Amino acid sequence: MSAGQTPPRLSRATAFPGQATPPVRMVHLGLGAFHRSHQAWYTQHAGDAADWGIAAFTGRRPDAAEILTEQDGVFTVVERSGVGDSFELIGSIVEAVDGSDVRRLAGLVAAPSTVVVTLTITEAAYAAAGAETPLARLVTALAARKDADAGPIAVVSCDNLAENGLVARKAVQALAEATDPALGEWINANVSFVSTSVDRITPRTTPEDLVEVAEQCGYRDEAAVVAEPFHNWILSGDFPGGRPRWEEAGAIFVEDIEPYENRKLWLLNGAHSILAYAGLVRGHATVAEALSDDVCRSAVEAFWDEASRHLPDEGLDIPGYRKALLDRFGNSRIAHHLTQIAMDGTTKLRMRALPVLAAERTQGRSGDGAARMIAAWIAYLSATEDFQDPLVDDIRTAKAHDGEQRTAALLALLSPGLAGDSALVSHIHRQQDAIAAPRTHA
Ligand SMILES: NC(=O)c1ccc[n+]([C@@H]2O[C@H](COP(=O)([O-])OP(=O)(O)OC[C@H]3O[C@@H](n4cnc5c(N)ncnc54)[C@H](O)[C@@H]3O)[C@@H](O)[C@H]2O)c1
Ligand SMILES: O=P(O)(O)OC[C@@H](O)[C@@H](O)[C@H](O)[C@H](O)CO
Repeated sequence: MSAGQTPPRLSRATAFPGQATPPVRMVHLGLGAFHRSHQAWYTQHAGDAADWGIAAFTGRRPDAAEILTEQDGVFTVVERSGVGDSFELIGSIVEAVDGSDVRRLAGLVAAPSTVVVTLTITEAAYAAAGAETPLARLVTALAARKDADAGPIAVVSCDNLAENGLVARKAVQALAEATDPALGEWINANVSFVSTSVDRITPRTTPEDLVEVAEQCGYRDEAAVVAEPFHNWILSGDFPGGRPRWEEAGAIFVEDIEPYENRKLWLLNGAHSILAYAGLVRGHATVAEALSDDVCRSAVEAFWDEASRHLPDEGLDIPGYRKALLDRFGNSRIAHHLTQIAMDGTTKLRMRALPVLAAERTQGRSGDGAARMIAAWIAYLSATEDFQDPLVDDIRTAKAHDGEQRTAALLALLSPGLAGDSALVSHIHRQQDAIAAPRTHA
């Protein structure tokens, strides 16, 4: 290709010449960056990848489906380490569909050959109401499967939620029972809800990333994703209709997922929330930048010390995990923007800060580290009008107060009980000043 020439668009024929397209046996809801870097990557690396194609549906807009369809579902994972990038073509997504096409979703879920549904719909979407939500669409599709007598199926939540399989089950059951009690019974008997802990830092792709792929790979890929080299997938639950041999790609199947879930949600995602809120208040833009600020870093370490007390010692290697996290967060070649992590704080902090705060207080300690995460969130909300949250209206109402009253009103959105503890409210209120304090240099 000579300089100035536009490279050709990526296609399945050029990416995987002579290879058969895997048949659809999985459906995914929430065709975002993470699905591509994680479940699609694991499926391609499974021992029996040739047997497992994914039909992936977008959430709110058709764009990602349209872009992927133009390149036959094929895309590049850019694995970005601290020293360089490597590029891998992924072909496991064989159909990309606009999420509003519920007819196609129902048709695929009603096919006996489809036996797994995976979800990356964001934490907030599990509580969202309305016919346009991904879970309402899934219930419509499961009704079609029941009518077709297509047999049992597994639903696998891959969102950062504690007990995500259970949360998905409750939400789906409630929606089904509200429309048709018989469907609720069928789901109870035929749908297995699998819990997972998922991990691979995958920031939003930038236009510069797409230019780099074109330059380095010689093709145009509008759906490329950038991810760190690290990846982890821990699963617990049944797959009554079968599944890809993901264990051959490194996935781990366990009986009790809770310790792994808590380790990841508290240590990784909890630290991310601290870095996001404290970092933005202190003028940083990315995780790596925030981590290099002592105020943010010491807030993370204090929270980790508390959280680690409530994780089992055996088998989790907490010191090693913490050290690895510092390396992963410090990878400044991954521009993980704090604004992305800061979204939907009420949903996230209930899972990242509150369990550790409660566990510390039960044992007679202050829970200062967890309280600092909440203080950082309040400092962030106080400093901006530009935030996204499912409780946006309640947050705006709470923000109309001043001083400790504002702190109490915002805390009440996370936990009304805690907001009634005036000593805790004062403590969280005072912590906000320390978070905003100017950086001191040695
Ligand atoms: N990006 C990561 O590093 C990462 C890592 C582990 C887990 N996750 C999980 O995956 C989820 C998605 O992350 P992503 O990076 O792919 O995000 P993304 O923004 O690229 O994609 C999210 C997908 O969900 C849809 N969606 C978002 N909010 C929705 C709503 N309220 N209702 C319906 N659909 C909605 C979007 O349209 C999109 O299809 C996260 O919320 C998290 O739970 C992400
Ligand atoms: O994806 P969210 O919005 O739940 O949380 C933001 C980040 O903490 C998260 O995406 C992590 O990068 C990810 O969980 C790492 O595996």
